[in-house]
Amino acid sequence: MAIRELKVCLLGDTGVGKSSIVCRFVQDHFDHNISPTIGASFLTKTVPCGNELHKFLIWDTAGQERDSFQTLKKWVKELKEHGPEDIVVAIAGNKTDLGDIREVPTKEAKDFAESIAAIFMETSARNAVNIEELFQKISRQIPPLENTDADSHESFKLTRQPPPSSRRCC
Ligand SMILES: Nc1nc2c(ncn2[C@@H]2O[C@H](COP(=O)(O)OP(=O)(O)OP(=O)(O)O)[C@@H](O)[C@H]2O)c(=O)[nH]1
Repeated sequence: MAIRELKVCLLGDTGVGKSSIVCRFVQDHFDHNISPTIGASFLTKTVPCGNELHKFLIWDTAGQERDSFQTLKKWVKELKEHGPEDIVVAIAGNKTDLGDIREVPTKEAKDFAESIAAIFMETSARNAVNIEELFQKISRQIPPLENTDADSHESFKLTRQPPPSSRRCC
């Protein structure tokens, strides 16, 4: 089974729950007293996806500001301008367990996600709601590997390398 490495970077303001989402996904654990991230942290998790295994290489960054929806828009602009063309963007509206005291209305976030063709999921790291599903959706948006000779496990011919030339430098 082919293994593909998917680089994931969590971006967002401080306290929105980035580390908690990763912790729930990788360790199925939630910590009420989780420490703020300093710099960035790195974790991995491998999950099956169709005929492939997807190894998520997850970079969890430290958030800074505290206006999460405006910051999200700034990040999306940066990613569109400087990110790779085939990037998959997913927006998580976290802390759904807090009900009405959440800051961003679902419709506003959903409309914004649709306008940039991003995945949108409302999650709760605390209650383990939609965390697996979020990463599964990302997995499914990754196009399958082309079935090239290198990917199929067919044999290939080793050819003898010509001897290195005896050219001298200078
Ligand atoms: N109620 C509730 N609290 C959450 C949830 N996710 C995270 N929290 C809490 O929110 C606080 C911040 O969570 P973090 O995961 O550290 O947030 P972060 O975005 O990684 O923050 P930085 O590392 O500062 O960028 C912690 O007290 C968490 O326990 C959630 O789904 N529901």
